[in-house]
Amino acid sequence: MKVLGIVSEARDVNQCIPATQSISKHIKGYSFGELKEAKLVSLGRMEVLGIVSEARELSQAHTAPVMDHSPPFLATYKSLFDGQQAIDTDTEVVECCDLPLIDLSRLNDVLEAAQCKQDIVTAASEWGFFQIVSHGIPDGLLARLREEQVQMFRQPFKQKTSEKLLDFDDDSYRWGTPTATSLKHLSWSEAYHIPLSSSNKPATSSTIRCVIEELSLAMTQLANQLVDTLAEGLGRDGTYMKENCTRNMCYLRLNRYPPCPIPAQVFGLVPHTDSDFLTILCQDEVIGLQLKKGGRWFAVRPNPNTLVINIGDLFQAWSNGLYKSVEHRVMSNPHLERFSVAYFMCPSNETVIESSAQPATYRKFSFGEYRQQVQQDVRRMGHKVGLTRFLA
Ligand SMILES: O=C(O)CCC(=O)C(=O)O
Ligand SMILES: [Fe+2]
Repeated sequence: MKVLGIVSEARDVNQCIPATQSISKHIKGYSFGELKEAKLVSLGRMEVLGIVSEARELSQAHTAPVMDHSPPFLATYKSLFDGQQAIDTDTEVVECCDLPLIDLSRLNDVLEAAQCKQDIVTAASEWGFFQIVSHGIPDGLLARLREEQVQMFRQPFKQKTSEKLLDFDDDSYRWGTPTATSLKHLSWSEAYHIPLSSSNKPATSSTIRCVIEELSLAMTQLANQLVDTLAEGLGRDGTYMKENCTRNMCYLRLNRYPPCPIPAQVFGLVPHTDSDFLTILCQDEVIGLQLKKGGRWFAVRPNPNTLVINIGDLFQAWSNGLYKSVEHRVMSNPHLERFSVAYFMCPSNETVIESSAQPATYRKFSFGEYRQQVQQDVRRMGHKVGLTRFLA
C-alpha cells in the first residue's frame, strides 16, 4: 500500500504539469491507471521516489501557461456544469479485465484454423469484444499514424476548428458534444472523423495522407478477414458484407481524450454502442475503455500491442442477436491524456440489413434509415436508442 501512497503523491505532482505529458512515460512505461489497477507493488520504493522527483522537476520546468491545443470544455459547457450531479461512477466497483486474446496467425495453420475461428465466434457471442495479435497491420505503420495523430491534436485549438485538414472534409474536427443537454451526455474528448471516401481524392504528398491511405487498405483487409470468419460462424458467407462495406464507405476516427479536471462529473466518451458492422480499435497504454458485461462495467486493461475488435449494431442485427454489440464508454482521466484510433466498417446507406435466421429479432432496415433514426434520437433525447427501435 506504501507504493500506492507514493503513486498518489506522483499523481498530485503530475497535476502541476500543465501539458500532463503522460506520467506513464516517467513511471517506467506504465500509466497511472495501470499502476493503480494492477497494483504494481513490485516497483521498488526508491525507484518510485526517483520518478516523483523527476516529475517534480518536470512540473517546475513546465510553469508555462495552459496549453492552447485543448478545447475550452469548461467555458463552453459552463451551463451544464452549474449545479449538476456527478456521473456517479465513483461508487461503482469496476474490475479490470483482459479481453479474449486471439492470435490470427493460427488461421494459417491447418491444425489450428478451425479452433481459431471458433474462438472468434465465441468471443463475438459472449463478449462482443476481443483483442488480436498477428493481425497483419505493421507496427511501424501504427506508430507513424500515432505520431501524426499527436501532431494534429497539438495544433492550437483555433487552428483545428478553422482549418480544413488537408483535403479531408471541412467538418472532420469535432470536440465535446454539441447536442448535450446534461453532463451525462457530454464527452470530454476531441476527434478527427475521416470518411475514407476522401482517400479517393488525389493524394497530396502530406505524410498523414499517405499514412491514412496505407492504413485504411490494411484495415480493410483485416476487417474482411474477420467478417469472413464471423459470417461463416453463422453459416453465411462474407460476400454481402465485403460488397457493401467497401473501403470508401468506412470511417477512421482519431480520438484524443485530454486530461479532465472533473473526472467524476464527465465521461471521456459517453456510453454507446457502435452503429457499424465491426470496429477495429488501436489504443495507447492509458486505461480508460470500459465495457458492460452481465450488467456490470469492466475496465479493459490496455495493451498497445494488440488491436481491439468490437461488434457493432449492424452485425448484431444481421446475426439475429448471436453476436453482441456491447455498450462501452471511455472514462476521463484527471492526469493523463489518451489517444486511440478507430476504424468503422460501414456499408452504403442503401444496404439492407436483414437476418437470415427465423424468427427474426429485428425487422429489416437500411443503414441510411438506421443512421437517420440514431441522429434524430440524439437530437431529441440527447442519446442514441439504437437497435431496440428496430425490433420485429
Ligand atoms: O477510445 C476508445 O478506446 C474507444 C473509442 C470508441 O468507442 C469509439 O470511437 O466509438
Ligand atoms: Fe465505440
